[in-house]
Amino acid sequence: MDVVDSRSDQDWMRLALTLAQRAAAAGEVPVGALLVRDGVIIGEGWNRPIKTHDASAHAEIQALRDAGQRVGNYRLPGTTLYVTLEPCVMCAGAIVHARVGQVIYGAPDPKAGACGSVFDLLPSDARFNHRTDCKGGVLTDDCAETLRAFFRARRSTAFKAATSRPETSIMSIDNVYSDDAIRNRLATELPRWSLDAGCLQRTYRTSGWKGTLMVINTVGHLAEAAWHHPDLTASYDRVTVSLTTHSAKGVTDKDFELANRIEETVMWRPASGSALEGTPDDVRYAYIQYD
Ligand SMILES: C[C@H](O)[C@H](O)[C@H]1CNC2=NC(N)=NC(=O)C2=N1
Ligand SMILES: [Zn+2]
Repeated sequence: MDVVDSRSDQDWMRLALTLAQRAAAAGEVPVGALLVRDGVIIGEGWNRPIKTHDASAHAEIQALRDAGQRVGNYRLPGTTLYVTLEPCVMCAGAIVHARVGQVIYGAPDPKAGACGSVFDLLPSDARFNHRTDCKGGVLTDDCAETLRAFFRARRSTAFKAATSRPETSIMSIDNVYSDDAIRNRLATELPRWSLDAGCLQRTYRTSGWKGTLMVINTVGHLAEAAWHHPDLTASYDRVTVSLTTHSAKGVTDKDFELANRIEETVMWRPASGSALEGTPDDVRYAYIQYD
């Protein structure tokens, strides 16, 4: 790879990160995107679903819309879309429809990524009427840290809000979330977890006892390292994780933080372009059901 090209990819991704900061400043999940053609920015966008009350207002969609208006055409051939987080299936579809030439993203999205983390829509295959190439791994750490910092700040803001309320005992070192607050956070942070019997709950499906034991041991290690222990219910091909903070008699930041760590770890697979191959797609080796 020509050093100049990769340096320019990093320069463009840095600009996309400044757009992600605009999302964060507005209280939105910080994702930024920009569309470049012949070294010129023709479209910019940042994630704005909350502000616009529009679930489709992802950074990539905003950048495509901006470019379409600027060039007066929805088709955007010969362009490169730089985005700080792996596009989702919705954006992948729009990207192909817009005839974008290439997508370059920063951090993989283990929950919804459509470039190999969860779905394989990009690079687009022959069934699509347009070929969009795709690669990740440009300023990955900066892009991932931007997201982590946002969620950390949001957690501590929720914590300060809770502990500043008079009814919160000064002795309670854990902010106990209401059921509504729990459901709101799960919707954006942990869509495959639920609130059940006062606990954050998630069931991991496996392909049998070996996978079940691997998940149990993985969760066990994280719990011991965190010094916060979930209840585990296991059967042959599934493990249910239940998290609550007994000392606080409810769900606290401890539960959300450990649930995020468990989800990232158990569902982790090498992103496309990784040096690591990942579990072969062969029933003989299957052990975790990625959902
Ligand atoms: C509601 C939440 O803010 C949005 O769904 C987030 C989450 N994931 C995202 N992923 C990507 N790739 N782009 C976005 O703009 C985006 N927005
Ligand atoms: Zn999207």
